[in-house]
Amino acid sequence: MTENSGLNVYNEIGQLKSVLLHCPGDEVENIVPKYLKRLLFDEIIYLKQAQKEHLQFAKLMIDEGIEVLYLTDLMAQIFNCPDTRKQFLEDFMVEGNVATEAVKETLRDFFSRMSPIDMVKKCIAGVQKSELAHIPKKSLADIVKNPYPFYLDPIPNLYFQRDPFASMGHGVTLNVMSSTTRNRETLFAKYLFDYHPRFKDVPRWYNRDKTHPIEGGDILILSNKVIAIGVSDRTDSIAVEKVAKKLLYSNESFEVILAFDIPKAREFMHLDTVFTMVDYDKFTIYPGIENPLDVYSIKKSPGNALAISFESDTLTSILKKYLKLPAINLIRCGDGNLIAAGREQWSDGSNTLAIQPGKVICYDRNYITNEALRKNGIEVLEFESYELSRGRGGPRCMSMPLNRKNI
Ligand SMILES: NC(=[NH2+])NCCC[C@H](N)C(=O)O
Repeated sequence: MTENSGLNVYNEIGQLKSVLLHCPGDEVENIVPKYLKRLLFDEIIYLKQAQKEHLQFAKLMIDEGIEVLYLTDLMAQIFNCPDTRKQFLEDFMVEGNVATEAVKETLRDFFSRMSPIDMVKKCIAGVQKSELAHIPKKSLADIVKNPYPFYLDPIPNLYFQRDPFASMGHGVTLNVMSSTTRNRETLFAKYLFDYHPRFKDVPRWYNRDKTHPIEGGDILILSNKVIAIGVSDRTDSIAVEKVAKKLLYSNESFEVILAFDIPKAREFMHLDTVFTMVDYDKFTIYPGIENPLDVYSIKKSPGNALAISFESDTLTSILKKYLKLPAINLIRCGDGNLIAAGREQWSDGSNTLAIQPGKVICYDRNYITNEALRKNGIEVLEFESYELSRGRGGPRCMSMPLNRKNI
């Protein structure tokens, strides 16, 4: 175990010490136009270039002394235990809707010939029907013609590591995803937190067996007292309240949850696609969500209850009040130009990853927003963004902080 064992995330901007990533692999080669929308993609991405960009992203962090971990490596370590590996595959097939015992039996045999790392990668990539030789025809479902090309669907959104779980303080939410295509991502997270020795005894603030969705892109740890959670296209208000109750009544330092009610639309799918923190008092924001933006505060109230109030003030005043700051600087995506804002937000111009206060990683394509950040005293590190951006997520969505310096 390293000094970075467990989780420690009490802010958005404190020096990033350890981060979890997934480099896109063969799963994105299993995206075809027919299933594009269901797989939550708008275009097909060129894997080789996407991987090149992802390496650049990881290298920027490694060069800053950040420990970069890969989900596939951690999962392979878990799979070194044959029982866990076996149990994972059973759960994975059930949740992947593998239809018949004959297919299951063939898949068990198929995976049994793989090393742990190859098995992890193959589970993520998906299994085309053409890859399995002969399936014994035992039940009707094995016999009737079915043109669907996969026995196991690909999981192409896994490179957005921000969403299936969320580090909050010393604990984690194991999320319920709002779309079926992303639900098996959280099975990886469950196994990680149930079985990896590095994450032993990490408390849970939400579990994947719940009914209401919440995704990590909606969760922003503004300080060790204040958390913002988007009520969004992906996150339900019921889930926000449940997480709030669990956290506020835990031993953690958090005192208030601010629920941001943002438009329920694909382009603003999570709070972090329209609003991220870049310094103690500076945020990027997509101007399209500012007016009106309803914010509700959730706090403890006597009798084990919650006090929920509408914050009838501007976002600046709300942030000033709760973060106890004399002033707040909202830096507009597209530098305030509506067309530039719309264009760059679509490629995650507001989705910055802070690696220390005032230092962020951004896609190079959002050059107007990046310049606006620099004009406001933020140091911006950039990397290429032709392909990764087509999945509709940026540097923040692609990373899950495991450990940040407290500030
Ligand atoms: N935290 C985020 N903004 N994640 C972006 C996820 C993008 C992904 N294609 C999806 O639709 O789910």
